[in-house]
Amino acid sequence: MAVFNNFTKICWKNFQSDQLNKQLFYVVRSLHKSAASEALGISATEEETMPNRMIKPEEVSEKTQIKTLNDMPGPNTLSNLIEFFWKDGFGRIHEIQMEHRKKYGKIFKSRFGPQLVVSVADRDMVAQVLRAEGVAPQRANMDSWKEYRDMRGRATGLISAEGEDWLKMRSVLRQLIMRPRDVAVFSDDVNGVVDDLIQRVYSLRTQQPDRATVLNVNDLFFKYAMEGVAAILYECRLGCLENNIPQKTQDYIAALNLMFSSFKMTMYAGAIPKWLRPIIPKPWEEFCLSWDGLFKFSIVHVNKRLSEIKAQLERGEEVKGGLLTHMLITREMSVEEIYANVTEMLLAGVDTTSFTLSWACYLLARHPHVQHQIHKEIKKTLEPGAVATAEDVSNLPLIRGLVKETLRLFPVLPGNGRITQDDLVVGGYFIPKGTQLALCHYSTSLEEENFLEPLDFQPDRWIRKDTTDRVDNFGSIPFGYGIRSCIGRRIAELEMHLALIRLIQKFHICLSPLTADIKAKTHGLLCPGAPIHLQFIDREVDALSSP
Ligand code: HEM
Repeated sequence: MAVFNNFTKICWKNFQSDQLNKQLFYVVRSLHKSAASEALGISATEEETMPNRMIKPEEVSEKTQIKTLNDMPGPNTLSNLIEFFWKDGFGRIHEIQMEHRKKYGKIFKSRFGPQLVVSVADRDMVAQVLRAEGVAPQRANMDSWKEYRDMRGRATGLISAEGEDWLKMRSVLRQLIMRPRDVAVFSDDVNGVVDDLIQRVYSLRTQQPDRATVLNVNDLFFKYAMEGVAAILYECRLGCLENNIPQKTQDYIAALNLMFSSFKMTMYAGAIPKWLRPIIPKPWEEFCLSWDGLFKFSIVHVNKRLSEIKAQLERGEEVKGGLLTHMLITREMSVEEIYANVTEMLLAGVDTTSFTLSWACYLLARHPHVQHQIHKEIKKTLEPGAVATAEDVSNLPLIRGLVKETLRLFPVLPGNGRITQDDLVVGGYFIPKGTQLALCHYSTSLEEENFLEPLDFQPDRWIRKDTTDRVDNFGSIPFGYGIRSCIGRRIAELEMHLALIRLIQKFHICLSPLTADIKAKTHGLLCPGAPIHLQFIDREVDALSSP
């Protein structure tokens, strides 16, 4: 199990001490800029050269024509209702984004009943909005999440918290998992899960007549991602990749599936007014049921580790451990906050990673020449049969390019939200404080002006030719940007890089005749619209049999 160097020996007194970290509200403001650069993996110099400083309304001269929201184009409520409820727009949010961008331009408004959303579908405007964020940006209205937590007496985690609560937790977690070198300590844990993934591929292949096909690879990657992220968050293995999955894990998977399969329900759970719940009870009931299942699972695992630590300390033993141990011992967050954070991180970390892995393998299968290039790079860099670690990934730019390019073509979060905390002028429009913004990442990722031949799969477009070369950043920011960006980015990347390296080392990944052209659909996240079936053919065997 990975060990954090600075807390290998901790006394019981320290363990019982109260929250240490109450002054971070101020500190984080100064960390804000570097956190933003860090999240994008860019240097300070690059960040400074990025375009578009935020313009405040008072800075705009009287001569400048500032338009109001009334002047902004966009579909009306009726056409939105038809699009979403009649034509199942919830499954095509990414396509609607592109259509609206074409029809209404780079910034447009949509009305959903009383709610107004301003969509920003331009790289520079997205940069402008995100670079001007304050210390605690707000992503979206999380009232339904908060209501559930209040009802059950639970805390909020990073996704659902706002303001000072969020800032305090973010500051704690940021120091533990935001930098690549922080998560490098998890290499061995993740590699243990990759071993099981490979064994599972062997086992699944034998169940098919061609002895090569794995049906619905997303099911496999879902289990891999869950096992991987839980190994880091709970410091234990769940057995997701075993033939017989333990009952508790199965229950958790069911709760997670309920959360996503009832995505529309959960949208409605937030949208349906409380007074309508007695008449339409199902969305809210399912919403609560899935959260109950998710929390229950986390509480069991956190409590198990807590008891182990207590027992070790009472026996006077040294306590060693990873992320959870650190959180439980330092108590920078309360135990309730720890429950909430591991629950929300697991929720955020499974489908995102598994869809990206499924798309990456699908794209590799469709582009054998790219797969060949990446395999060549791996062979050149690693000894035959070597197991790659986090350190090796820095010498494998094409593997990093593969993940970036996959997320450009299929950003799991095709759009992201912000509620403006100041009055802004964006694209010539005055946008009052408190407006809901939708940042259209899917559309900017596929814009010709941001990426040449945008529909082509070219992992090498992400390789810098020299130190002065800069690959565009804000056109594709699949993990978000800035202080509220994805906290699990480095964990996700580690899991994806190590799995993909090993899969490419071991197998030729090929399309199965059962797989047609797979289109994306939106189901909360951007996911494959149909199951992806792939063949995993041994490279060694293949090499022996080839002339
Ligand atoms: C391919 C994998 C992933 C992608 C593409 C992804 C993407 C994102 C995006 C776009 C956001 C919103 C950022 C913003 O609003 O600016 C986000 C937030 C978040 N992600 Fe991820 N994510 C991934 C994996 C993970 C993993 C593995 C974890 C946990 C281990 C995780 C935990 C979170 C959390 C807790 C937040 C909320 C952060 C906050 O509000 O402070 N994500 N993610």
